Amino acid sequence: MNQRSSRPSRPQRPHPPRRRPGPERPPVDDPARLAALETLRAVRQRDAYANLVLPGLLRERRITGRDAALATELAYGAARAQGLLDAVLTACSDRPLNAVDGAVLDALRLGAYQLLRTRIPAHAAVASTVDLVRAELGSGAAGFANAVLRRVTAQDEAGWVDEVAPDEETDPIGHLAMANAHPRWIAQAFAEALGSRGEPLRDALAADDTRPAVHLAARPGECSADELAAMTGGEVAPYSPYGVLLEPGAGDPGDLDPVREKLAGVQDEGSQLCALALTRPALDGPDERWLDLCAGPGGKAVMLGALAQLSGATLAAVEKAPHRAELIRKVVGDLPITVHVADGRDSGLPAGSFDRVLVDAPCTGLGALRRRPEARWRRNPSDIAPLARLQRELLTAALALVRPGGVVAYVVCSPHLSETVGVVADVARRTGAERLDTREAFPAVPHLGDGPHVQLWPHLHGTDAMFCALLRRPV
Ligand SMILES: C[S@@+](CC[C@H](N)C(=O)[O-])C[C@H]1O[C@@H](n2cnc3c(N)ncnc32)[C@H](O)[C@@H]1O
Repeated sequence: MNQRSSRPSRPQRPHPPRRRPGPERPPVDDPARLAALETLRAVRQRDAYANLVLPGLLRERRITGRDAALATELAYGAARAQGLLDAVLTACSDRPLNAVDGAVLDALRLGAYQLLRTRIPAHAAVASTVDLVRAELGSGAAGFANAVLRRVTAQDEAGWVDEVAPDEETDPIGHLAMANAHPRWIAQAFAEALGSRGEPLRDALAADDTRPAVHLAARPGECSADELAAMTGGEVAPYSPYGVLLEPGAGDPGDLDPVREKLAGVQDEGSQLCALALTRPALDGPDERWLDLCAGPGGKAVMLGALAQLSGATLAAVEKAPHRAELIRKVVGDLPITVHVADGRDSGLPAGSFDRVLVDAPCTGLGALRRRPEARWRRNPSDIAPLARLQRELLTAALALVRPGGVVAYVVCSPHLSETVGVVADVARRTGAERLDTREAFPAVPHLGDGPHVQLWPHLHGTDAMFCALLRRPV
């Protein structure tokens, strides 16, 4: 990283402690930025999820319309871009960021995001951020924030990437990771799954660095995708027969009538396709008993339950966490679904008693980083091994629960090879399960590679990076 030649002058004393707003510092009248700032603070202080905190703040404070859109853009954008913003702020600050008061750092991230990734004029981005700092923390902290942010205004995002990112020639993955605000190890995992460090990786990281459309799934038998699109003003999805896409920022989808009336649910199109894939392979013999072994909070279970109802089958839904099992119960309504609170590895359900089994296993979620703004900075490589072990155990259990000739779908929302092909290859070898050509269960979906498994991608399919492998238990 290059060092800049001149920097804000070093303060004479340590950073001032936090102070409450006094009469001389009236609270600022900037509800959007204040809500974004408080969201970033909750993410940093309490490990909160930005996409749970912010909607609550907007509701509570009745922030709507343009202010709500601005708050959302700033909070989610700054949380998503944190690594890039911190690299730039480090280059603009006279002290390491871990020596900066956390509340000031939140504001600096908010300010830097506006400067680098929005069209907000630089003077407005700096002044509004400095006002927030002054109102809460006083003039010493405001002076520091002002000096740092003025340094950030020296160049645009591309200029800063050139300065703070690893060299493109010697470390292309590190460079792309920084340019697209991903930790390097995640960019490396994407590169390995794509078999590329070039354009496909650039496209994948860039697509993963944007806000996704909201995807809805019409409940089979209740409502068609065309009807749902007409009711919501959305667009029929390209691949799922039940999918509808809404513009990013189209408001809280939970408020939509069809969602409230359980005619539809919020579900990524890739997730819909993976649930449907379980139902596609032909079976010899009965096809009446289906199982979802990791079912909470119930997105795929509802889709499978509705399809089971149409075909005269039933669905057992197993979930280990009682509160997540409760979420399934809330959404199943009168569908033929029985919920079991149990560990899928030892569920107590009879061996060989199901015709189709879905294992939508717990995973790192590296395939859904677009939807969870801060998640990429929270995960770390040591998360992988214990999850891969659990995934292997759950898939092995599923292959014991399905009858000979029955089908298992192994699904994770991650492209990490240790969670995807690594798990499937290992379990197939140990159990003798047959790997089916999963691409056949994704009709009309392009760019599915050489198979036999399916890896979806945001840049190729507009979906989360879901992985699906279909296996058949030998007769
Ligand atoms: C990826 S989520 C499933 C998402 C769900 N299929 C849907 O579409 O809404 C994985 C789920 O597995 C549950 N889980 C974790 N360990 C489990 C285990 N040993 N047995 C069963 N469920 C487990 C988690 O609590 C979580 O709800």
